[in-house]
Amino acid sequence: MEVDCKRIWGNCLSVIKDNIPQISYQTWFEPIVPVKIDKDVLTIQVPSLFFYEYLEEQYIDLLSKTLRKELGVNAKLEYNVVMDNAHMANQQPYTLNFPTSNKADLRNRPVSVTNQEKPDIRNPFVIPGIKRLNVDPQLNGDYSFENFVEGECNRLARSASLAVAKNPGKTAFNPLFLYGNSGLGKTHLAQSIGIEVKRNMPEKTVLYVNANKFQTQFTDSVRNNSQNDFLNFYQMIDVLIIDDVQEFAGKTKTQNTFFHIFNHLHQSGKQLILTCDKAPVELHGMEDRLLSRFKWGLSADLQIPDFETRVSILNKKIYKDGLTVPEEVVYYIASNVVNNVRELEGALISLLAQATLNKKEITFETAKQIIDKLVKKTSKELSIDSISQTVCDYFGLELDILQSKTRKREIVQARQIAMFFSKGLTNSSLSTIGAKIGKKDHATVLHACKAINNLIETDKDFKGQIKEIEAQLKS
Ligand SMILES: Nc1ncnc2c1ncn2[C@@H]1O[C@H](COP(=O)(O)OP(=O)(O)OP(=O)(O)O)[C@@H](O)[C@H]1O
Repeated sequence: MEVDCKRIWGNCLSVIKDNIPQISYQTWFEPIVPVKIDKDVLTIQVPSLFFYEYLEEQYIDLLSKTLRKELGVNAKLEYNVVMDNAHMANQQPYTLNFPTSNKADLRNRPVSVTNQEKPDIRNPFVIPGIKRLNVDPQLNGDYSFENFVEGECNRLARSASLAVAKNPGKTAFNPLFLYGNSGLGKTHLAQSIGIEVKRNMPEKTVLYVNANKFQTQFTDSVRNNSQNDFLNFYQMIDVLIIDDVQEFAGKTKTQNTFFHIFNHLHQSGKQLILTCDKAPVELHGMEDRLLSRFKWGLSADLQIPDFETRVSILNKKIYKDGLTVPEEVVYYIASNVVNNVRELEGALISLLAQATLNKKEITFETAKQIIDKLVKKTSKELSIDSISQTVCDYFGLELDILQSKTRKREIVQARQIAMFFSKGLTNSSLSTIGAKIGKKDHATVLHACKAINNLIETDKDFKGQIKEIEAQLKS
């Protein structure tokens, strides 16, 4: 029987080898072990669930044809998936029912997962010398929930993050997609989840990784022919945090790999947390199947904090660092550095640094000088408000009219133009722009941008007006 299955699989392989590139053959077929043959059913053993998914997606037609040639029209294929012991420590071997692919010729291909000894997986985060895989979660202890100040700007994102941290993989927020402009606390919040999970459930494998690092590891694994290690590693994470997923844009192979990791983790009830500088709907260069998965759970945005929240953030930092800063100085910073929490913290740090260097007390006057210099650099940046004002001035409209519910054509168009320029000339997200211009949602802003682009292409006079407004904005 064993000889039979080896012979039959050997025959299949010789056909497969002639039909695919050598590197694909080595990667995807050489690691397969034929296990048994039972009438029309051939069982093969594959090293991971990803492997199985990949074969199903890429090679099912070829597998189907070759197997039918050997076993006749009723040929069926069964997969045994080998998992490592560390991962399976608390689980029973089980059989999974995967949805069969549309292209499937070989119906009802059961997949069984077998618990077998397997060497430790090589990856950059494993602490060496420990038998059970011990993954360094790459968390920064400062980014805890305790150090994160709650405000109107982050309420939904924070409470969803707390819910996820209490019950990773068990809430509807999977994936949890945190998005917003730079420096508004996405990384901090995502890391808070990891820290909380590790604190309450130390046995869980948590990993924070930046999308760029993921991409580099993936490329390295392709170069070193260790893709399986890479995949096995990521597929055993319980809580996976990927920061800045917009970095995957345009990187098809990385997206493809991440897609399989995502599917595997999601199907296994593991938690995914993604951060991004845009809402899923605004992400370009990303495969639709991945984008649709990003929307499966909850997308929550982080907005610019209001004055009170900015003051609380500064006070928290001052208290944590054991400093004393006069209240009026705190208020001055909070009133002048408004768009970015990182810049807010940066302003405080440079104030303290200058005071220490000059051996001077922090007074309102010294603070004002330093902050004014810092703010000057950014004051020329356009804001949604200044854009709205310029557009209204151009058309001779009152600024308030943009907020009204009127459907008058010229007002609707002025609103759309303000949205169009805000999208192009500021870093604000679509939802922030919508909220500020007429209390609209991100879809309305997206529609506005499309409408204006269409008009620019089709209407010469309109294009001229847009050019004039643009010149005024940039002057
Ligand atoms: N609500 C908050 N409470 C306390 N600190 C905050 C808050 N929001 C942001 N911060 C701090 O601001 C800094 C920038 O935050 P973070 O790095 O999380 O931003 P980000 O949105 O991930 O930015 P980027 O997209 O540029 O990576 C960090 O030091 C973080 O601790």
